[in-house]
Amino acid sequence: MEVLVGTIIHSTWDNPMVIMDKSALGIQNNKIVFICSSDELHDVKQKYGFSEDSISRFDKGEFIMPGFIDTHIHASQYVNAGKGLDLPLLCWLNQYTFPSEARFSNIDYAEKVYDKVVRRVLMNGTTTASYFATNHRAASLKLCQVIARYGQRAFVGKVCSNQNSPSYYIENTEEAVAESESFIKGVQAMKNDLITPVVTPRFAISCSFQLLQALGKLKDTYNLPVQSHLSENKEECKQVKKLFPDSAHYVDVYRKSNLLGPQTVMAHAIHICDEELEVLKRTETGVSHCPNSNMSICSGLCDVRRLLEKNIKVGLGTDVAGGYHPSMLNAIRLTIITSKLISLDRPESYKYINYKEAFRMATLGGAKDDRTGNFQVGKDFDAIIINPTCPDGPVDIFPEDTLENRVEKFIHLGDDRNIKQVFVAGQKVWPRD
Ligand SMILES: O=c1[nH]c(=O)c2nc[nH]c2[nH]1
Ligand SMILES: [Zn+2]
Repeated sequence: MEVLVGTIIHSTWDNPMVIMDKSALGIQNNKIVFICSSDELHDVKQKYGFSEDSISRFDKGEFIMPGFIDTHIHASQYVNAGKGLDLPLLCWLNQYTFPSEARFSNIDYAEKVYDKVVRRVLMNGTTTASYFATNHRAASLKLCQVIARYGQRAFVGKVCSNQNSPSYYIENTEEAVAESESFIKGVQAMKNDLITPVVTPRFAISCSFQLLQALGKLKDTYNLPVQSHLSENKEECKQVKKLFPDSAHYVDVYRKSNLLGPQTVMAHAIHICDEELEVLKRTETGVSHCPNSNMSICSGLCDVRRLLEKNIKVGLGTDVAGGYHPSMLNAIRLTIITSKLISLDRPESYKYINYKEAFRMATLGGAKDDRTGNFQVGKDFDAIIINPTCPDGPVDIFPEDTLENRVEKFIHLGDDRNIKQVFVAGQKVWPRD
């Protein structure tokens, strides 16, 4: 048993931010076995039979919170993070993204890039990431090996595309399906409980209906999650309408392909009608909100409040490299700003997303299973320890700041310097020993 004593912060579905001062959290076999007030420590000590040696107390002012869950990030595009944001989606893909992803046919190159991105997001407190790799099976498996080396929890997809792609970066249908299946088997052979393969059609434009349907079958055969893009950009939506005239709308293309469901996460979902929203809700399909990307490549502002009011599950994504920032703190901040921008037109009636709600979206909201997202008893211990006042750090705390203010300041001003330790499934994964 390992017991942590100090300030504990997490979300529940009833309360977006629960702040528990002077509390204790017990971890055994990588799982949370109790969470209580430190006044009850004497009783739990007797109940579970642990000694004072098992207890670690955080330094004053520090707090512990669940690790971030990045529900949409292109590991392969990390090379481009922070550059090439001067074009809209379809031109951006052709000009910057496809040429860059094509380089992952070289496995040594892939390993170098993947090492950098996994390291970077881990030091920024991302304990779970849902990664897009590239079309290449071998490099996608290399990404899984790198993730395993760092001990991160991850969902990883070999990307599929068999149409409307450049000749140097395209697969045929059979190849896309066979390579996906082989990738899935390769990940499963790793027997790493923290890494799950994900069926990953790039988006409707770059996949034929035949390929989408084959991937829908693969999802059922292996009972796997699905990730893709949905209604990000108006020109993209127009093209989808042209390419799939028999579908009622964009969501219907994925529905007809058996790609929707409780294990599916669609990124963006900016330009969707009420009928599409209804289908997402009925199928329990989740949405990854990627505000940095939505603004950086001028795709639009996603009205997250509308999705939440429909009871659609919403997590946050950095969407590197359409989004330029690999930190989920940035995704939280831009979620709040996007929502405040939307509220400017109707300040009386629109309830913008506040920092506590955005915090929940970045943690519990993105949890695909019942193993992560908060500190509920029985879940895996995925957590970060925060020191808001680390030396030469980005946050200044004043005597009048309450505990809640300290958390609020970390959310708005903090960065990786404030993230003292990162744990995944009970193991310390950052800093590395
Ligand atoms: O933000 C995005 N990034 C991508 O790589 C991509 N591919 C299709 N649609 C996409 N959107
Ligand atoms: Zn994306």
